[in-house]
Amino acid sequence: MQEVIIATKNEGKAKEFIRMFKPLGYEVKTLLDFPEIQDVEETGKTFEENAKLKAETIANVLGRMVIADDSGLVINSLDGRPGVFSARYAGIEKSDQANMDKVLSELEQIADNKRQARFYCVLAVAAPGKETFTVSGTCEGVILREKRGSYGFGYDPIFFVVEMDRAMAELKPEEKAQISHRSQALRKLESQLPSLLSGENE
Ligand SMILES: O=c1[nH]c(=O)c2ncn([C@@H]3O[C@H](COP(=O)(O)OP(=O)(O)OP(=O)(O)O)[C@@H](O)[C@H]3O)c2[nH]1
Ligand SMILES: [Mg+2]
Repeated sequence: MQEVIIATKNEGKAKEFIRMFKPLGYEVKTLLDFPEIQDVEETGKTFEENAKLKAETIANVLGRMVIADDSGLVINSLDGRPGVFSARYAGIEKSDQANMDKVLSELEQIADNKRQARFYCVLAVAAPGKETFTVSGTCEGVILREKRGSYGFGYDPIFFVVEMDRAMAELKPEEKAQISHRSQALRKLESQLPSLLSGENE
């Protein structure tokens, strides 16, 4: 099987990419398979900037094409927060539980009809000597008042997916893979994968 490198250290994302790429005929490797590679500092102001930064840095380290994912939760009544700070919203230790608790408490006084939010995902494709490009995907939802479900990662238990009428963490992995921001973005890349990977080893 041809190999695709996803420049992420996030286990939840890694599992989703492995699942999404398998039916396309690709085997996914992530930075969890390259523990010696250091974290890339996410200094960008936008998802696009951070996705490019991660993809370009790792493409140069490995000398081959990589895809990076920068994603997060955007909440209308919080002026777009947590946004690019989603992973570390409640602190650098990146605790999903602490992040969700912070959002729930910030939205405590916010009425049910003002709790709209969306997940946003940018995938950046970078290769040494080539122009980096990005695709993006979104998933619309509403922030719940308590956690529901146990699938997924991050903010999934407090994100109600309008389209599915369930919390994201109540969706089985194969259901999330149908509708997620990450799968919407990947769909825009799918047809280009063979030509992007031609010339790559293995
Ligand atoms: O409930 C969720 N379902 C999702 O599907 C999802 N996708 C992203 N997120 C949140 O946004 C952060 C990304 O930040 P991020 O792109 O910087 O990734 P990260 O730092 O976790 O790993 P890396 O890919 O940078 O190595 C994550 O940690 C999560 O908090 C999600 N939450
Ligand atoms: Mg990150």
